[in-house]
Amino acid sequence: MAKSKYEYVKEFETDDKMLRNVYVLVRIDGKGFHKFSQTHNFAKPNDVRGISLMNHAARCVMHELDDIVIAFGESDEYSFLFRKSTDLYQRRESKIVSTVVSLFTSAYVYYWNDYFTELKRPLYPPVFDGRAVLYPSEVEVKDYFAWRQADTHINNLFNTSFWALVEEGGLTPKAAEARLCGTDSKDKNEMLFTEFNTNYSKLPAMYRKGSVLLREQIPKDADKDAIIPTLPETLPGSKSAKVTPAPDTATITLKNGPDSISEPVSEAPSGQTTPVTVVNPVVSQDAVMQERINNSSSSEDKKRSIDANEAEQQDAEGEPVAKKDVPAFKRMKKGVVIDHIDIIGEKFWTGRGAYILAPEKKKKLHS
Ligand SMILES: Nc1nc2c(ncn2[C@@H]2O[C@H](COP(=O)(O)OP(=O)(O)OP(=O)(O)O)[C@@H](O)[C@H]2O)c(=O)[nH]1
Ligand SMILES: [Mg+2]
Repeated sequence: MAKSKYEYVKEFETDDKMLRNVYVLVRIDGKGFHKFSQTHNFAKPNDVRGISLMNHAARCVMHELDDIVIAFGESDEYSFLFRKSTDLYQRRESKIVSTVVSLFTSAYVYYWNDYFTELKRPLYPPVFDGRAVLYPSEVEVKDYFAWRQADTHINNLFNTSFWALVEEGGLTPKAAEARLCGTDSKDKNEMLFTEFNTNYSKLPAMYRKGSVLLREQIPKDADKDAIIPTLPETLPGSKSAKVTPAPDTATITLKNGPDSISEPVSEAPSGQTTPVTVVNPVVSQDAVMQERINNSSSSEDKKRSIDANEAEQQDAEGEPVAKKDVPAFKRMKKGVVIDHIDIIGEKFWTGRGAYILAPEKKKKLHS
């Protein structure tokens, strides 16, 4: 077929295929979310609706792109790691990054009202940017996620302390900043405990550790849409949800709180194992979140009551309420599961995260 005389312009396109046999990491970040969160009255320092919406958008990305093996989110950012041998879009950087950013952003807007129920849609379109980074080995991949989770911890401890000083302590933002200047983690923990009766380690793990999305075994008979909601009417916990957790599931999870799905072993009292949740964790967590939103008058009240509840329950109980057997392996298939666990250190990478960096079968390159 004859070429049109205009077709030569295609030659101007550049090849942006990324190097083979290295890990592709895509990180997205909200543009101007300092302002966006203020405009939309996000609770300070953490808005459970905002975080849950971010998590939901990230799940949609993982649902669409099978080659993502783990995602980690905090504040207005999310990181997605692709398997080393991914051949998605022939590893073309702009195709991969733009697809992730576009899907994440559209999902954020699409599901907005399921979380911010009082506002039909955002007051203006949120923007996310994205970048791809290549990491040559497992060492850098582990350090990357350690870096992001350490950042979560540092920021959250600072923000929790800062807003306690401002909102409860009556300090001006400037005075609060001056008060925290030169303090380390221990000082901030101490201040929160003695002056604001807050045990930082008992605050929800979702705030302290961020959110981790993993591909894990889930019960085979679980409804696919219940695990990865794709339609608003199947969104777990949404006001229009068709999927509701079984009564015993709801009770188990409500007793434990949204972050109890699997607290890290390192934080459990000695000799105590991590609670194993056999029910669909995404369903349970969203249902809990939604119920709490519905039951609270304002987002600040809601946050405080969640925190208080969780601290109370952990104090009173001291050990996980729900312990169930893991269902037989043959009845399982893989799905995306959300958790708020430690990903700094070998324990994660040799345990639940072992599949992420496991060697893959070498594939012949196309000639
Ligand atoms: N109140 C509140 N603010 C949040 C929450 N999550 C994110 N933010 C805001 O979002 C900001 C994210 O940090 P950055 O990405 O550095 O700030 P940014 O304004 O988005 O700046 P750019 O990314 O450079 O465009 C935080 O500093 C907070 O102001 C939340 O749950 N509650
Ligand atoms: Mg940002």
